[in-house]
Amino acid sequence: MVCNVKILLTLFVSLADLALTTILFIHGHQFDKFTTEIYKYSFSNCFIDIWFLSVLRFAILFGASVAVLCNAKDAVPRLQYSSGFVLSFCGLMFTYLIVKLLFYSEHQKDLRQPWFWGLFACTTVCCVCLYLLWKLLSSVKPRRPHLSINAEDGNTEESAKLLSDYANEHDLNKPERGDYESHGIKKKANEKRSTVLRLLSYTAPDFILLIIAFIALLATSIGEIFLPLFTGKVIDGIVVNKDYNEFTHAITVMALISAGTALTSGLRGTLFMIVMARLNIRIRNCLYSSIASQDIGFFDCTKTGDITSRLTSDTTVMSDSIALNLNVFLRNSVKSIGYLVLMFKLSWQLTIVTLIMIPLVAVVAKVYGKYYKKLSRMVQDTLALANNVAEETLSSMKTVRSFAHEIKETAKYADKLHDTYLVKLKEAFAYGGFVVTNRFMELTIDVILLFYGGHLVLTDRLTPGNLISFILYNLELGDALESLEAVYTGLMQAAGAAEKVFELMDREPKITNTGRLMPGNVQGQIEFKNVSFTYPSRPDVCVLKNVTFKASPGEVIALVGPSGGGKSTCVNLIEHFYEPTSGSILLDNIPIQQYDHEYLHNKVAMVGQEPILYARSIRENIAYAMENHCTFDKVKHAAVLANAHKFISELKDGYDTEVGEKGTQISGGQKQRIAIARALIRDPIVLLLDEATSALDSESEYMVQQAIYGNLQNRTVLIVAHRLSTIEKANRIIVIDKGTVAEQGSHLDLLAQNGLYAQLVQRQLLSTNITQDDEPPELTNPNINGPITSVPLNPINQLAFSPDNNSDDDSESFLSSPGGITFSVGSYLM
Ligand SMILES: Nc1ncnc2c1ncn2[C@@H]1O[C@H](COP(=O)(O)OP(=O)(O)OP(=O)(O)O)[C@@H](O)[C@H]1O
Repeated sequence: MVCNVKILLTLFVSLADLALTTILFIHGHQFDKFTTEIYKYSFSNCFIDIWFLSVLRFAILFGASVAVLCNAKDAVPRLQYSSGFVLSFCGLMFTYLIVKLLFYSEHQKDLRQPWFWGLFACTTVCCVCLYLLWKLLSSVKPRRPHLSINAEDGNTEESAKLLSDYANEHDLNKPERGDYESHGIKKKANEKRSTVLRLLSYTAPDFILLIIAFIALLATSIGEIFLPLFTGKVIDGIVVNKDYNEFTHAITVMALISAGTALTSGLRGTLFMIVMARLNIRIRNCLYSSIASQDIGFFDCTKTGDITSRLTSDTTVMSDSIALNLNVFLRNSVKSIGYLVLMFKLSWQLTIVTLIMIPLVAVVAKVYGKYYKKLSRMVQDTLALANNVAEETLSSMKTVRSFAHEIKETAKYADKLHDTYLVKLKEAFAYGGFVVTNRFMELTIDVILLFYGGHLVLTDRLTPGNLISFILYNLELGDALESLEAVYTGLMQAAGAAEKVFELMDREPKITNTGRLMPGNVQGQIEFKNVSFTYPSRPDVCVLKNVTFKASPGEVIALVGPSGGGKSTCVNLIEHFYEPTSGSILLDNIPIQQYDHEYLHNKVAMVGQEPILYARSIRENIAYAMENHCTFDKVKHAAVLANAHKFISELKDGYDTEVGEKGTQISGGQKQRIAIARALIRDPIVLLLDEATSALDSESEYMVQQAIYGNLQNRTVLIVAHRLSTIEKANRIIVIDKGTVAEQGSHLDLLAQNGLYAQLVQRQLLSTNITQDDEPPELTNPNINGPITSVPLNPINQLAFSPDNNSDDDSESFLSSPGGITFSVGSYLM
């Protein structure tokens, strides 16, 4: 039905076009001469060619309609494919019409003939209609065959199958290729438009500033519009009229206009710069707040380089481009309109000649803008990759140096920059091609203008001053249009950067901290109930499988097990960095999601494996996130508890010592103690220590542990550790292996069970003995699966930490057994 309406409309309009052109042609008394005109054709005087053009339009649309009617499925994609040609054809037809009009005006002195302007207007409108109708026909959807499914026939299923088969066979269930293309283009165009509009909406708070800037802009533009006109008047005053008063008057007006526009353009520039700066700050703040609220999974999957690139270069491109281009667009639009009005007033014929070139310029700008946007996005992407490489290397310079990898890292960076260079090279060539085409078009217009303008002056239809004014206007119009083209490209650049920024800004965090619960009293009972979990960055690997355990208030629980088993993951889940895929984590029998974000993190404190310090003083690091309600005494007390006070006091600046970026100016053990103080200062009810003391020497560790255990009565402590001294003190040990709770119980219970825990301990002892004696140990069954009776319990117990039996070796990763055996703690239970 819709298809028929479109075809009928096309046929009707094309017929109307033919009929109207024929009537106007006959009305112009051309009919009498019809036969003779064909033989004695004169371009400037005969309109038979315009009539033939209407026949051609009719033929094109009629042919297309018939093709769509007969076989829409084949015809429609062809129509879509050739719509560019039709547009070019319409442009050519219009150009031909303009040239014809100019030639006719040369021949016919009196142009006040309604039929002539009617024919001119009708042909112009029909040129536009040709393209629109072509697009209309291109949007026709092929019809499906009429297969009825009639339940009464008793063969519904059969008919349905037939329908489905037919649809599959003829690809009717899938959208047509053209559908995809036009849908994609429309979607992109809409997205582009809405991105720019959304970007503009961020300037709303500066509405008043923008209005004042716009008034200043309007005043500047209007003033500048009149300058070429008065230049022409000065020349006419000097050369044609030779009138002293006339040319001094013109010069005075020009000087006043120039002074006024100088002032207003200064005001305009200042205001737009202010709007630009405010917009930039506004966008950065919005983006930063969105990034800061993202879930930890997002940071696992996104490179820091990409985020900083969005936050720095993309936001700058966005705000600078939009403010600058808004300014340029408004200024040049006002100027272009003003120039065109005055140009028409000076000489309509010359103006029409100028206008013929505008569609050409627009097409070139459109093609170039599209390509340039693609390239600028590629440049930004390749730059982000290079930034990632640089950032990764610079943030781990010690590792790079320890592997003597500087040259290779530099080469890698250069490699990435080379990719950027290649894209920039393409950009440069594209720009070059555009400049050549543009200049060529400008030159052509100039030559035609001078030739035709000279002709008008020589035939007394234009004064020399007006010709000069016109040429100046034409140059100014060229500049204004060029700036408008640049606006388009600039806006596309801003839209490209904005799309990426908005994408990040609009990202909804997978975990939202919407909990509001803030009970006055928390006991600190932690419970894992059938918790299963996969990391968002690796959704196909199940890291925890049905993990269930409970930590009662006041209990110290040690999480042990082979590396990669999932111990730190448990800690991360209690911290609500991620949400379990299934099951729940409860604090005092209430899911942790229900607690207020700030409240939860005050009650549950964590010290990580590699604690991060900020480039601030030690005091500020300890008081992190507590600045408003934290006295120096509290900071000191926390430092004493964490066994950090002594070393801090020995530093020249004490608590005001700057720790450097990520705490690089202090040792690993000192860093850990400051991090422990940072956790203890908030007096948490649950303390999570994820290998938090691994970098401490044995004595420091002992003292920190004393502080923790001595001061955290009735507090729950979950400790991930490899050192036996740490593990052994726990009330309960939970062995996590391959994401499941393999065993749990006290140290001795687990040894007695002779399971994984005992095996891990036994394996360690075995390797220790071999290291010491180079002889097989005295074990009845050295096999790791051997009975627990084969492991002498005594030595293990003797390994339990005691400050007295420690060697003086305070290396962070070694312990000494009573027999002087040294073994790696890092691999102790692995
Ligand atoms: N952010 C992450 N994204 C994806 N996978 C991760 C992430 N963090 C850890 N994993 C994976 O999850 C599994 C468990 O890691 P987890 O850090 O919990 O182990 P662990 O028992 O604490 O090990 P270790 O004793 O070596 O610290 C490992 O296979 C690890 O590769």
